Amino acid sequence: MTVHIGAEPGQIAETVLMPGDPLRAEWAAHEFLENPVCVNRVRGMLGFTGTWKGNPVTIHGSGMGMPSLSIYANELIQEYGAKTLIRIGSCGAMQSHVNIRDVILAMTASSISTPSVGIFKELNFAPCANYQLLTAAETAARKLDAACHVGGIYSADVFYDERPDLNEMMTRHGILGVEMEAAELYNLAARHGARALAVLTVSDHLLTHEALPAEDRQSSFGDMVQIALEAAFA
Ligand SMILES: O=P(O)(O)O[C@H]1O[C@H](CO)[C@@H](O)[C@H]1O
Ligand SMILES: O=c1cc[nH]c(=O)[nH]1
Repeated sequence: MTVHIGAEPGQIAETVLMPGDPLRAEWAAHEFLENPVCVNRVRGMLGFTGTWKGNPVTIHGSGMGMPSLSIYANELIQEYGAKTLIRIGSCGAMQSHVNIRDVILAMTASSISTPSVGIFKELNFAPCANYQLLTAAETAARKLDAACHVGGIYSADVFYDERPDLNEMMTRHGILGVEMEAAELYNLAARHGARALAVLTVSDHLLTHEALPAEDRQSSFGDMVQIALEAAFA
């Protein structure tokens, strides 16, 4: 047990899928894993371990925002030995050619700041996905015939942004979508020698203002879960 995860040693797999939403973790575990067992309920941040095609997999919520993800990713990597961490998240589209329900594979994650800023100080570290996971995920997406985009995303610190100029700047520089966790996941993976990727589904559109309801964000993003699992074991 750690401060925030109640799993016993050995109950967390080396491969961990991380949605922000703990109820998405529950949905994905029951939809995709064989024999899912709940291994964490501390603070309602649900985690489940089961197998996928015989491979052990944990699906564990990260909560919203980089400070929350940082707590869980640190404990999963440093205390439980997680080696492959794939975020399965929702995001807002920032380009007109990206549509609702499309999948985005985050090659890089720009940010204003991350919880790692105290370590990097004056350095502008470039958080990026693990190349092997990224290419395997793209192959899996093509196999599924999913509408899939590969490129940079923006990991924001706030959902209710009072600075529309920042989003405009990201759009102008070709950033595909905005979410709130990937940059720190990539930082932590780099620091601890783990593999990381963010596979995202577009839940709303910053240019057209279309948006999916909460229930869809919780439990309808099957393609991204399938893509993440295929990539992890490619
Ligand atoms: O759907 P999840 O994975 O939580 O991801 C996105 O949704 C949340 C905001 O609604 C943030 O966590 C953002 O990154
Ligand atoms: O962080 C997020 C997630 C979905 N949509 C957004 O606009 N931002």
